[in-house]
Amino acid sequence: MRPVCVLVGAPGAGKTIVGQTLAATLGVEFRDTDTDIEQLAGKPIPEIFVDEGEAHFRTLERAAVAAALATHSGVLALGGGAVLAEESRAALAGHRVVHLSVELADAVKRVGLGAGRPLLAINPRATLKYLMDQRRPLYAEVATATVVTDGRTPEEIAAEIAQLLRKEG
Ligand SMILES: Nc1ncnc2c1ncn2[C@@H]1O[C@H](COP(=O)(O)OP(=O)(O)O)[C@@H](O)[C@H]1O
Ligand SMILES: O=C(O)C1=C[C@@H](OP(=O)(O)O)[C@@H](O)[C@H](O)C1
Ligand SMILES: [Mg+2]
Repeated sequence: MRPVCVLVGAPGAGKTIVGQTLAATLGVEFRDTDTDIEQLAGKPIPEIFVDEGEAHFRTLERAAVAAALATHSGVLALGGGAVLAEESRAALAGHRVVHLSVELADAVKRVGLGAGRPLLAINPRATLKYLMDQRRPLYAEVATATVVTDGRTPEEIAAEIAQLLRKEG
């Protein structure tokens, strides 16, 4: 069993909302590793960061990515930092991975003051720029396709991915 499509990209790229729209279009289940982590931990992500720290969150995330890749057959969205783990990048090999690309201006508008995203709680614009510069090569490394999201609606983006999946068969 493997996901029909895995979405990666920066916070604010739209992985969660586009993933939900795409899954509805395709008539398949949607899964988000951030939700899996919250269910397992029994608390929201910001609380995991406060109580146990980012390193613990990343440990839960590596396990969540491995489990979802092995058991989910629908659309799968990862958290923006999942690709930081070499182990998770290796696990993505052989999967259909779509990088939702976003430039800083749109990403900043979409995440606002970073509510629910502990890494962006302070100085979201500068932090996002840093994260995006650091991660761009990692998204490119794991992606089998890139879809631009700037200035486009989630419906338009999901439709492009659906078309891509149909073409690839
Ligand atoms: N293409 C888009 N156009 C307008 N708003 C968007 C778009 N993609 C995402 N958003 C909004 O931006 C916020 C972050 O989107 P989300 O799907 O949570 O991103 P990610 O999971 O990649 O961090 C949400 O409020 C979402 O509705
Ligand atoms: O970029 C990151 O390191 C993170 C992104 C978040 O997911 P989204 O990319 O869906 O916002 C979430 O996993 C956590 O707050 C850490
Ligand atoms: Mg998300």
